Parts: sequence; structure tokens; C-alpha cells
Amino acid sequence: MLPFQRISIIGLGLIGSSVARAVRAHMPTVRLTGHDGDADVRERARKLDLCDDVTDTAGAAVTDAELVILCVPVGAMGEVAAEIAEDLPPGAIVSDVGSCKASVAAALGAALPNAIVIPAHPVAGTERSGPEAGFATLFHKRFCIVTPPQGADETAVIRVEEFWRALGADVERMDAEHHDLVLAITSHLPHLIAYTIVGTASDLEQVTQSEVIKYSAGGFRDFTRIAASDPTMWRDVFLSNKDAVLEMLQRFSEDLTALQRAIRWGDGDALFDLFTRTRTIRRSIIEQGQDDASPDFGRTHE
Ligand SMILES: NC(=O)c1ccc[n+]([C@@H]2O[C@H](COP(=O)([O-])OP(=O)(O)OC[C@H]3O[C@@H](n4cnc5c(N)ncnc54)[C@H](O)[C@@H]3O)[C@@H](O)[C@H]2O)c1
Ligand SMILES: O=C(O)C(=O)C[C@]1(C(=O)O)C=C[C@@H](O)C=C1
Repeated sequence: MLPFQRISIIGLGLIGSSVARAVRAHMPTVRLTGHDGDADVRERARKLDLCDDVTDTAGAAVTDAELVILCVPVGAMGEVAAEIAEDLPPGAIVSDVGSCKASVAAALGAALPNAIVIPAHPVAGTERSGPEAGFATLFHKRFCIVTPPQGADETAVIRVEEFWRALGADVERMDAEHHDLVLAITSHLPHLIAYTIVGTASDLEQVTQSEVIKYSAGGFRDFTRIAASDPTMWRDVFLSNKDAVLEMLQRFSEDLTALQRAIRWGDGDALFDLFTRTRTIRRSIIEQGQDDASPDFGRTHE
């Protein structure tokens, strides 16, 4: 039994188009309706045949939906929820894929006070954006964290969890605030660091006569991939998860200062001990099969 027969996706970029492709692959009988605020994206989505129907307004996309998934930047969630409020059929479940959960839950709750709202976050993505960037296997063997609000309807939560499992994801439940703290260190801070390193290197280009980019080796290249991520999406993530990111940034700055001191005073043991500890973290991620290099990672887009 499929958890939903009629699904609407608002926002047809990397994640929205990946959800559409994954639904087509795993639940071919589901009727899919999509909408995007950008007319050019709507046209490209039609050409890619991502959905059965792509509507020109968000309201028209949800009129007969059982599940509506908002796949827009986190700063636009409230505005889109307000746009669909009048057309949402009774009993429909509204979910989202936003990278921060507490701010999105508040925005959706305010715009849709009478709707069933079950937020979620598939922890899977790439640095690319737009409808062409999506692929059906994006969520395979990746976590999807569901963050039901207090008092949420249990049947609705289970249906959303079943939906993500059907797309190949490993589902976990978490409190929204805890999600935001965990993701601040595992996803948001690494992006901030990558943006900073690549920005600093680009500022140094003049000093080093353009040799920074030319001789960039593996480590720097890995940072440039992350730093190529969508500017709108990440601006919204940092503004929305402000408190948790600032908390983690403070901890990070203190640890960086300790490393600075170890280098200055020639404390090789401190450096060696830290690097040994961090190496085991990398190994345990690979053992859990959560790394791109893992043979069973399941991503076939590149
Ligand atoms: N990119 C990732 O790695 C990743 C991973 C997990 C979750 N997410 C979350 O998924 C969401 C979408 O990110 P993405 O990577 O697909 O971005 P994207 O830029 O590829 O797609 C976003 C789409 O939303 C549309 N949009 C923006 N404002 C809109 C509005 N008001 N009404 C209708 N459409 C609107 C844009 O035109 C665009 O097509 C974000 O909330 C992001 O935090 C992203
Ligand atoms: O692999 C990448 O490029 C990602 O940045 C994906 C990533 C992450 O940080 O892991 C980015 C944001 C999300 O909300 C979830 C996944």
C-alpha cells in the first residue's frame, strides 16, 4: 500500500526534482503535480517531464494533494505556505525538505495554523542546483530526519516516514532544536569553513600572483566543491539557524586557537593526538557506508 496517491512538490530544483524522479522510480502510479516560482524552471521541468502536471501557481498545485512537499529555500517556506493555505484540501499533510527545522516549523505553523504539518530533512544533496541537477537515487541509504511538532498526529508522521523509506532513505525522528544543533556542526559549519577558505584563497590571488588557484591540490579542491553550493540556499540556512551556528562557530574558534598555539610552541604531540583522533572518525564514517567513496553508496548521477 502506497502512503500517498497524489503528491505535490513546490520548488523543482535539485531536491524537488530528485523527489519527483524518485517518486516516479519507486511509486509510478502516484499522480505528481509540481510548481516553481520561476517561470523558466517551470518550463524546464515540463520539458524534463518531472511531473504529470506543472502548474503556474502554488495554489493550483495543491488542490487535490494528499501530501505537499515544500522544496524551496528555507527563507521562502513561510511565503509559499501562505500561498497554498486557501487551496489546501482538508486532511492533506504538508511537509518540507529544509536544511533547518525549528525556523521552518515556526514559519509553517504560523502560515498554516489548521493544517497537518510534519517537517522533514533528507540529509542528502550536492553542490548543484536546478531541475537538471536532480537524480532518483539521491536519497538511497541516506538519512531522512523527520521532526514532528509536539502533539503531531502519529498516523501522519508514520505516513511521511513510510514515504521517505519508499524512496530508499533511512528514517530517524528528532526534535527540531536538536536537529538544528547536530546539523550546525555536521553540515552548516563545514559549509561556512569552505566558503571562508575559498574566499580567503581568492583574496590572496593577487599577493601570490594568481598561483593559489593554479596549484590548488586535492584538499583545496574538495573545499571548492562545497563552496560552489547555492548562495540563496546557504544564505537562508545561516540566517535561519543563527543561534546553533554561532554556538558551534564559537567552539570551533576556540579549538582553532588551541591549534594555533600548538604550532607556535612546537607542541607536536598535541597536533599528532588530534590528527589521530580525527582519522578514526573518517574511518568510522566509511565503515557505516555513509561516504561517497563507499562502494554501496548508491549514487549513480555522475
Ligand atoms: N542542496 C542540498 O544539498 C540540500 C540537501 C537537503 C535539503 N536541502 C533543502 O532543500 C531546499 C531546496 O534546495 P535545492 O538544493 O533544491 O535548491 P534549488 O535552488 O536547486 O531549488 C530551489 C527551487 O525553489 C524555487 N523557489 C524559490 N523560491 C520560491 C517560491 N517563493 N515559490 C516557489 N518556488 C520557489 C526556485 O526557483 C528553485 O527552482 C532548501 O530548503 C534546502 O535547504 C538542500
Ligand atoms: O554533499 C553535499 O554537497 C552537501 O552539501 C549535502 C548536505 C550536507 O551538508 O551534507 C547539504 C545540506 C543539506 O541540508 C544536506 C546535505
